Amino acid sequence: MTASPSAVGSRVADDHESQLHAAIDICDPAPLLMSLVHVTGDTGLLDEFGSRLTIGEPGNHYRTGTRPTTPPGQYPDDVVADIRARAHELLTPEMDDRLGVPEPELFGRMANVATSERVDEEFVPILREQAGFVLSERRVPVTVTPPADFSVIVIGAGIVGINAAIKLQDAGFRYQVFETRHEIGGTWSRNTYPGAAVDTPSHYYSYSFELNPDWSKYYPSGTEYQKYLKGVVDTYGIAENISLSTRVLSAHWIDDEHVWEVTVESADGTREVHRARAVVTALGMLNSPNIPDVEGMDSFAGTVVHTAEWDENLDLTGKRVVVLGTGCTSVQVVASIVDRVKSLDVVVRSPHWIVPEKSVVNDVPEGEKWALAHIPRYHEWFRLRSYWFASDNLYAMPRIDPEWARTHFSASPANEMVLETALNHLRSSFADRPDLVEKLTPDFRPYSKRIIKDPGFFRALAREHVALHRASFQRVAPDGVVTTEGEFIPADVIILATGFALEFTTSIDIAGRDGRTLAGQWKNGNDPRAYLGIQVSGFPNLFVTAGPNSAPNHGAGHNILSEEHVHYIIECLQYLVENGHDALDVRQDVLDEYNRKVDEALDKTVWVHPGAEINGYYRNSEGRAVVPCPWRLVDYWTLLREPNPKDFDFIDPATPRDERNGDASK
Ligand SMILES: Cc1cc2nc3c(=O)[nH]c(=O)nc-3n(C[C@H](O)[C@H](O)[C@H](O)COP(=O)(O)OP(=O)(O)OC[C@H]3O[C@@H](n4cnc5c(N)ncnc54)[C@H](O)[C@@H]3O)c2cc1C
Repeated sequence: MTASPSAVGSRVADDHESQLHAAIDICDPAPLLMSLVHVTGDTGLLDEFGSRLTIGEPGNHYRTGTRPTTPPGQYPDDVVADIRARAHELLTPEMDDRLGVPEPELFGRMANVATSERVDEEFVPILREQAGFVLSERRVPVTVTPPADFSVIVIGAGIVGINAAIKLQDAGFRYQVFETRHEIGGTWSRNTYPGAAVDTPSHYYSYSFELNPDWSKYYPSGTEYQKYLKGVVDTYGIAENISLSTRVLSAHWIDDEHVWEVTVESADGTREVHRARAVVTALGMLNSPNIPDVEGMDSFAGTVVHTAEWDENLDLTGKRVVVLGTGCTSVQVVASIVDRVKSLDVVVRSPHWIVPEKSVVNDVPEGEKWALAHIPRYHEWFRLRSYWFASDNLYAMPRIDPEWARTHFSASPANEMVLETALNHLRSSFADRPDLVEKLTPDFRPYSKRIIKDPGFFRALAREHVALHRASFQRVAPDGVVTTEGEFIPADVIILATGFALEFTTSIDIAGRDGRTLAGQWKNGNDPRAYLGIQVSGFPNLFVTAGPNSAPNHGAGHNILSEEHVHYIIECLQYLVENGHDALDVRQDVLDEYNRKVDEALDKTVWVHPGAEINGYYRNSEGRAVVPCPWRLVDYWTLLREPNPKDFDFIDPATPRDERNGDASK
């Protein structure tokens, strides 16, 4: 028997009602309180509940090194109970957002209560955007539609390239994306090793303009992340502007025509030359797997695989596996494969600091997902908190307090807190294994290398069939590995979790004005320098995303870089079309002065001090930190709101634009 439509309707309503109340019982009380304000429009709730909270100084405990008794932003139990009771009373399945996007002043007040910390006015614009309340605000006046001959080529279809495509499309620019792989996703298409997962919470590490309430975990798998990116490409209908399996070989600036000539090669070897007014490189910096040159590797009778080139048919069940490497990837692989292998030997030259983080492996409860999807503005406030507690509050972490550092191993009180947390995790995980504690204790300050959140690595190392070797590979034999400590480890499979060789765009032959090459300018990528991490003198209309000194290494994630870089590029391009210029070229003195300030600011961080590996993730062969951005996130974001015309030389058309016929795109 089938139910009548009205019976089905009332069952759906009942389900909705019960899901709402189940969600209220478990969801995060702070965003829930904000949703109550949105749904009722009653800002008096802020005073009522705010007066029962202690609104702290942001990041104060990190600066002073005083460990908080409760996690930052956690409400007292009685306040939580009252918020839930009020939500049960006030929220209904038909709830709506009466308040809309709060004006800056109200937004600031709400943010204070939502975080239980003082959120200064300067943070309000970035929070409104990054939490997903508003789209990034166009600053350069938009009165001119980009002309047809002003086209843009984007190289790479990872997080940044996809973002660039969406925003170029929105702004009305003609564009084409070239991606060398057979699919979009970049990092998340390439890294499919067991355990590959995001290590920035994804309710934040995702586009602010495309929130996803369905993440299955707070730190989802790479596969789930890749699915999200594919969904975004579909939602924005940009797939037809992305040429897959097409590698960009070169980009040359044609000085008398003010265009870039870009040579691409398809998988079948066919080459084409395209022309565009501007080029955006969206290559990330982690494309070249770092394969160590070890004697005898070719003689190995088993399988050698790098994590970035994983073979999905490789079955590790019952195998003797050796993992080389110690970073985030190694930790994820080891935790993921430990149950299925016969033996697991982890060879670690220099262990990282590893901190516990329960939610790394936790599923997002159904009630939380429901709240994210259905309770008005819950998601935005949830995201705001996710960003807030992992962004500029952590600015002190890698910074050296000279007085403190004179008498301590750590760099500052904040740095000491990470050290203590990591040491406690290490010692409590191996209370009866002093050998492991010793081998796993790093000899550099926290933050000199990336801090790792433990997905079960320490638990895996304590298993009987697992051994840790503080060593490296001396040579590989047909049936195993000899370590630098002279130990022989029999093996069927060698997993190289050895990361990537840092690469700043120099894999492509890029030539600017007067034939100067980017590789030459940047000493083959070893010493890259760019204005705002994006523009290089002599390379007009070339925008290098995720360029030198732009990575948010003290907090947040690559997504903020993606959005602020793309925003800035669109503003630059719009400035050109508004003012009838063909191109802009950053002045050398401006670039030099910017980099002087970058180096000065970085000199006060652990990234350029002994301990941060030379030629590693942070430092080049001369010891200069080339990856991290030295500024607070809010300052860098603010710098990237719009171009300052004084910073550039402009290149004007020989013939006024309206007299030109032409399509410069091909
Ligand atoms: C295992 C792993 C985990 C990570 N986890 C996090 C995390 O949790 N949080 C975080 O913030 N960051 C993380 N990162 C860093 C990550 O790389 C960035 O977050 C982000 O995905 C980079 O995006 P992108 O678009 O800049 O570059 P990518 O994703 O690297 O995309 C670049 C694209 O350019 C393409 N390409 C390269 N050369 C050419 C060419 N010549 N022609 C055409 N196409 C080309 C590549 O094929 C690739 O698809 C992680 C990195 C790795 C390796």
